[in-house]
Amino acid sequence: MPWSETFGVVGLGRMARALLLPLLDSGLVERSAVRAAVATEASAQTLAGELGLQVSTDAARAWSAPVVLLAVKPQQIEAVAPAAAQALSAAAPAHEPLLISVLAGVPLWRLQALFPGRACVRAVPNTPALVRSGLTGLSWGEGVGEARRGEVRQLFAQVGEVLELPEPQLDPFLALTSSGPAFLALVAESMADGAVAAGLPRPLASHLAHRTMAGTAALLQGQELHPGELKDMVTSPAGTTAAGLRELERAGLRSALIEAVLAAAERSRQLA
Ligand SMILES: NC(=O)C1=CN([C@@H]2O[C@H](COP(=O)(O)OP(=O)(O)OC[C@H]3O[C@@H](n4cnc5c(N)ncnc54)[C@H](O)[C@@H]3O)[C@@H](O)[C@H]2O)C=CC1
Ligand SMILES: O=C(O)[C@@H]1CCC=N1
Repeated sequence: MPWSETFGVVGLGRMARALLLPLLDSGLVERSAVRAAVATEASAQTLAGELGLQVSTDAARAWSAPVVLLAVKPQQIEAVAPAAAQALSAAAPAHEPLLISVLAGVPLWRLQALFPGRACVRAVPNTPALVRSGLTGLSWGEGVGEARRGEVRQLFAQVGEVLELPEPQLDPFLALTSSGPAFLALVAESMADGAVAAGLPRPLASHLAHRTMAGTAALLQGQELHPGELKDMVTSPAGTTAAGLRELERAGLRSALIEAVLAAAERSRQLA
């Protein structure tokens, strides 16, 4: 059943679009229900044309919706708060107005302080949402009723798996799942570079790198394999994989990835 209320979106950048486009395609959110706000008139016009949505720089219009997805950069949060307050004072508050924030690192206590009068949910999505293979971590703020929780779960379930987590776990969750696609993209790009160096044409190398990643993930998940088991399945005595693994260990790949996830989690905590 489509979303019955207007749906505000404040900040229609890469993450908001990765969430919204599948929701529009699925029919859960109708185009006519969306009230989106962005920073500049030029991007409002471009996005309105591209997506067939009502997009403007008038944030108060977006904030007048009973449910608002907030997807500006964490550093832009202070700038958007006044329009949210104006919208609440201009109209009688809707039944349980709700703010869904996807801002990295910004904790519930800060959302609740900046957006009084709205129940808040902190959501950590990732860009594979665009192809409905996303992961979203959710933590509820004070006063989010069961009916609203059900709607939020349903919304994010359209784009992948939804997990409810204690708020302190959202920073490492974000480091692994939201920053993770960039880390894995670097691995895919580098492996394709290696195949090009070894003589494959670039388009074929890129295609094969992506298929290898997807197939490996499907195998790990489908067979519930420990990654070490999969590695051992592939590695023949005195074979090609052992030769490659030796180079990866020499270069410190494990340590580099551990430190990358730790650094991303720490940065998320700093953005608070
Ligand atoms: N990109 C990703 O993979 C993920 C992003 N996030 C979070 O999502 C949020 C958005 O990130 P991106 O989409 O990557 O950024 P982006 O830069 O692509 O989008 C930001 C959007 O905010 C709008 N904006 C800026 N100031 C505004 C204002 N005063 N009023 C209305 N709109 C305004 C911009 O016009 C733009 O549409 C960030 O807080 C980020 O931490 C969370 C998880 C993953
Ligand atoms: O890099 C960032 O800060 C955002 C949050 C997680 C993914 N992109």
